[in-house]
Amino acid sequence: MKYVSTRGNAPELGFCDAILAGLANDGGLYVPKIWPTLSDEEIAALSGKSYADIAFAVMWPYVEGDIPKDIFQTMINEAYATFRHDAVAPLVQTGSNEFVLELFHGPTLAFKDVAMQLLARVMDFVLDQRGARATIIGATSGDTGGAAIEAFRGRANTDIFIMFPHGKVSPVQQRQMTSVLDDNVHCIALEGNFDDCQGLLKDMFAHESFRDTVAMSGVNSINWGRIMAQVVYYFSSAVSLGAPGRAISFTVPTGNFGDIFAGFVAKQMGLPIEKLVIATNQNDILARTLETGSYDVLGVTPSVSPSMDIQVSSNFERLLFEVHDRDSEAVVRMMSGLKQSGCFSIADKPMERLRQVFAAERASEAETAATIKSVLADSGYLLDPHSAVGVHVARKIRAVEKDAEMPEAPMIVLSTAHPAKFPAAVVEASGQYPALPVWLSDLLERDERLTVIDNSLEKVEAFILAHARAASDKK
Ligand SMILES: Cc1ncc(COP(=O)(O)O)c(C=O)c1O
Ligand SMILES: N[C@@H](CCOP(=O)(O)O)C(=O)O
Repeated sequence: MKYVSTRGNAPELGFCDAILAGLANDGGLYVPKIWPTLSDEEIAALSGKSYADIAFAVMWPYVEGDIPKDIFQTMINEAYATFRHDAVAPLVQTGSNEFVLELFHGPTLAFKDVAMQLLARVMDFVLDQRGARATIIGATSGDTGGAAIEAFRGRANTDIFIMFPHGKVSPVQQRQMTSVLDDNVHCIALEGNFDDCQGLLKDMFAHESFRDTVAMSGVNSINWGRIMAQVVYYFSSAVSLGAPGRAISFTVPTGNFGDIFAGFVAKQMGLPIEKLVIATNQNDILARTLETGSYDVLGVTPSVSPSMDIQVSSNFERLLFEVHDRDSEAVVRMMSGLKQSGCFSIADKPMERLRQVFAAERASEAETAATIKSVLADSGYLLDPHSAVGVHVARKIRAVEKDAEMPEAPMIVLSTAHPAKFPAAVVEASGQYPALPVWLSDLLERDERLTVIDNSLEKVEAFILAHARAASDKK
């Protein structure tokens, strides 16, 4: 498989190079040159298979030719052996035709582990083969950072630097990053918000001499490897509810648009998905865009679902590329508008395509809390605030569909984090304290290491240059 940039001005790469690059050097995001498809028979044959086997069947077309088959299968087996549930991503019923897909059974209790555990193994393999070292730089609103650090800690070929917004992640999220004291791990508490962290990350990718000196790579969902691994659970869950024989809808708590874009990929690959519902918190740029056709960045308001406190959703660019028939010039125009004036408009035709597949709604802070409370009361099930945003939105959308007498597909809500990651919000909403699992119970007492840095490209780059082994190799 070859990979092309959404901005059309970067070299086509094979799988391993696209993974190591992270972001394309024209500022675009890599996508496969074509979407591989699975026939109905192939999808039906996934039923009853283990998560690891489904993962192999779904991902192999993207990897074939770049990594030997047996090695890729081993990486998958090892990655999902780190999960503490046999099903890896089990489904739990929370209402009539409503299911929650638990994606938080990995080492850091967030859905990010699903992709990160595999990506770290893929990167290690590629770097080993090339006798090379890389510096991974990431931006996090809380969960990506912890999952990336856990997956890359102690690895000989990589140093990892994670920027998180100082004071704006939950205490559990912060300790999951800052209590990892391996020499190759560096946590930067940035004086800014998540969009500032992600903005600096993109600026570093665009700064050629810095990028080359540190052999920069990225593991945010700008990296195709993240999306690819997240496609798998759309298949595993849909098949267990009767796909391809019946269509399934998904609601996805959305921030950077990576998780829901993986659903779009699953649909492109042939999975019968009725609707993909974007669920946002009060930072509702994506819901507004679906309503108005105008992507308009406003300030970020902190919420009880902090990992979704995002305005610039990096993976939306991948979707724009698709709904504009892969017209990279149109993408470049929209992204320049975004950079210059914080907004761009989407023309009627691509907007219509987008609305055929996606719906969107938001949950206020009060609605999120009320959902945590009512789901606990009705089903005895404790949601984290991000997943509660998803359940609230799913119910809102289904009520509208019911009023319009539309046929009802089973609805799967992606549950993206364990409630114990956000105890303050959960206990306030429900009165029930979500305890951390025993193996993490001392987390908040563990020693921390972090460096607070101003929101300054110069200062962050200087810190990374001083600590990255790839940079000192070149001196
Ligand atoms: C718990 C949680 N839910 C939802 C999201 C949103 O996912 P995405 O950024 O892929 O849209 C995130 C962060 O990305 C998260 O950490
Ligand atoms: N919510 C995310 C933000 C970064 O998203 P990513 O999927 O692009 O890595 C987080 O938890 O950091």
